Amino acid sequence: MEPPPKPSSTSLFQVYLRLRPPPSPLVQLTPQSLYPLLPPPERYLTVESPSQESQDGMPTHITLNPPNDSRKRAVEKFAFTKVFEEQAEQIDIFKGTGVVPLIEGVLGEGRDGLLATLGVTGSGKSHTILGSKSQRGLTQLSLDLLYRSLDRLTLHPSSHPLLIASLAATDPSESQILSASTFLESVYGDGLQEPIHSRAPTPMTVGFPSCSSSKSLLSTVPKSQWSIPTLETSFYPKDIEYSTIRLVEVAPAPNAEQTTNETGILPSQIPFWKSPTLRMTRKQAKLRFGNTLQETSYTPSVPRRKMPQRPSSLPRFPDISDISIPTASNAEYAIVISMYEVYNDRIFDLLAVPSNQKDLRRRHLLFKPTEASPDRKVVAGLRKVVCGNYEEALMVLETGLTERRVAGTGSNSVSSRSHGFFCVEVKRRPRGGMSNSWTGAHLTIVDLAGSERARNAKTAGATLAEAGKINESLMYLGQCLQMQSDSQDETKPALVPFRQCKLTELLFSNSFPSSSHHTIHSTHRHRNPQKAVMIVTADPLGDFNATSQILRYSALAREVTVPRIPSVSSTILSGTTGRAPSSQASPTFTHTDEAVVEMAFSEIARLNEEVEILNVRLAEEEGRRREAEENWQNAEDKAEVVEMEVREECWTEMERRLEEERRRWMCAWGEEADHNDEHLDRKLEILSKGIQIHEDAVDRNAYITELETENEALRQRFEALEHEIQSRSPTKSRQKLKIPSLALADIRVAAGSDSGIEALGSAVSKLKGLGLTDPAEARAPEKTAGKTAGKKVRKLTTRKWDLMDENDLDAFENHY
Ligand SMILES: Nc1ncnc2c1ncn2[C@@H]1O[C@H](COP(=O)(O)OP(=O)(O)OP(=O)(O)O)[C@@H](O)[C@H]1O
Repeated sequence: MEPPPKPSSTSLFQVYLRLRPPPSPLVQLTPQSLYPLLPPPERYLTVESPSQESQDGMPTHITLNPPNDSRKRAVEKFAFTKVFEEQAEQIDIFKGTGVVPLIEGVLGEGRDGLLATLGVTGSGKSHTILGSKSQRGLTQLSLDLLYRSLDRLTLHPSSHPLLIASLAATDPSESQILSASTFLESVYGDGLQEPIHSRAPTPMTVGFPSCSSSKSLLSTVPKSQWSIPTLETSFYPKDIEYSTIRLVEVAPAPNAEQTTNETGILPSQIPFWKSPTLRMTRKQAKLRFGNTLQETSYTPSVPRRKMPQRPSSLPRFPDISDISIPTASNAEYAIVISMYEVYNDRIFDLLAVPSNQKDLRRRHLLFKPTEASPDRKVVAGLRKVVCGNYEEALMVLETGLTERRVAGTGSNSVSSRSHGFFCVEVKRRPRGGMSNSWTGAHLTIVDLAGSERARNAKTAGATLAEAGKINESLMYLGQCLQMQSDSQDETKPALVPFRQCKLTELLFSNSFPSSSHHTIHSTHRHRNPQKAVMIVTADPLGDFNATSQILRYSALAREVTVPRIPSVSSTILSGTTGRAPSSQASPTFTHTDEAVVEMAFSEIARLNEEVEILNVRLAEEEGRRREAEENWQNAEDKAEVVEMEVREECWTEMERRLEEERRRWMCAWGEEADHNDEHLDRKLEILSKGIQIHEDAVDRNAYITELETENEALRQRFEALEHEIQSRSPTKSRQKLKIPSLALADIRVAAGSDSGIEALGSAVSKLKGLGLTDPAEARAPEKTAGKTAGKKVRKLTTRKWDLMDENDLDAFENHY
């Protein structure tokens, strides 16, 4: 196979391959360490011996041998600018890849540089770019080299008060520029600083006091609550007093550090910024550390968001003090740092740390040309931090990294779920000048999220959706890289479909400024096309399919050897080219055939990936459907039971009410009947009384009249008798006269009273008993009694009984 093509002016990337060493069984659990009887993993990747032409005697080619399964797949050979084998250290990568020339371009030519890592999840991208606890990554090394090279030419905002304003005046990206001290103060500080309102806040979190202004913190935090193990000052320059504080629980669980997680990685192996233990809510912090967090004595030191605990020490290795880049001494520089992530195809600011609870919502930013930058798209509205020295830049980097999204998957316990962008703008102006004539270039370092197969990563729900977006954006990136590598003709501009997603737009739009921009803004300064280095990471013992897919579209050149038994690719090839594949030989195809096969492979791989994701989604959906059906069934059963219960309850209630009503009605009916009876009785009584009265009234009057008449007759008779007696013996007649007067009085009283008739009867009897005959004698006592009746006495005509004989009169008297 031919050596890899030399990078041309139209090349997007120099592509390096770094192979990841196998995980140490002491550090990471593998299936083999768990199950020793399992066969050792097959190494499907072979590094070819370096060719004569290779630079530095480094290998440039690898061969991918498909595993011995039922499928017959092609053996593929890939070419890269260089291949770094497992034993390569961080410093080898830094020195051996084109990172140093990239920084030279940024400092010298004002050419933008792009450094990115690409690979399957867990293959070591973040390790390469950001390092680990003991080793610095390419980002830290690049920053170190930048600051070392610029040395005293770097302007610090504290010694140049107008620096921020001057940079802000010329910044084209509508960003908010602040000094590192202000930024760090706002994040870790005492809150006395004016709150910084960002246009793109990230979720608010709560954490521990771990601030750069550690002096105040040291004096205020109760030692019983926090321990401050190390003040790592030796690492930092003397003039800047940095102290890092590690806040730990007073009594940590023994060996807590050494407890392996789900994927078998020891926490000590996880870089501090990825450590999940760093994340703690305010509530949890309060529970763990008590109310002292709120004490007024050190309230200002409590940060307003969840912050990572600062590492007790930052790695110092590898040392690059032997490398330096010459810089123009007649210029002065300002280094401006910004960080953002592309998550689900949207851009989010990683330095927009929210200052209060209201800012929990993340707002995404736009990648667009602005008024001040019509020829160049920029991420508008970012927060940018001016860092006067390396330590400040590191602090800002760490702060931004804690905001980045990571999640545990089946493939990597701390897997990046977004594409992270770390931008260093090196601004230059003539030395001593107070003008705003800043020029410069950008160095962008990108830690791409890893492609992953849903089956291996065992992702689900939101993480699976993230994986879908990650894979999609990486597929577009792959297409761009493939188009670029296919078009090696320098005369023809490559048609790179970089506008398909945010990631490729961010990576390539400034490599291919649009023609409209050229014509409309031709007066603008011509920019050198950016220079880019891509480090592809691969695990030779990892997932074959995912790795081969990444290698296919990232390699600078590829050679495919078709196996004897016709494979899918050969079938496609035969269909496309009209040539039947030879079953006897393993031909090496022409460039056109190869391209067709590559495209076919790539498409098949993409479709396979899609099918896999869809299968997982389908399985999830089916699970959800089953669950929903079960829930539905349960709900129906429950509804039935409830319905029965309600029915029974209603029935009982109805019966109770009916009975109650019946009783009430019966009661009312009884009462009504009683009332009616009573009413009837009273009516009858009244009626009977009325009849009696009526009869009485008739009878009594008649009777009284009759009695009066009789009385009159008797009186007359009595007078007659009296008269007769007087004529015989006056003394005796007087005696006799008194008794009839009493009898008459009785008659009158009786006639006036209610008991009337009987009394009258008895009075008449009395009179009869007296044997009165003279009516003249009866009149005298009436007068003596003073009764008005006497006055009304009329002279009655003689009645029949006056003419009666003795017997008839007796009969009359008996009758009454
Ligand atoms: N060259 C290496 N040397 C030692 N350890 C390594 C190396 N590369 C990777 N690792 C280890 O492998 C694990 C996974 O690496 P890392 O997190 O960098 O993968 P990644 O490609 O960034 O994954 P993702 O895309 O999921 O974020 C880490 O524990 C890391 O320390």
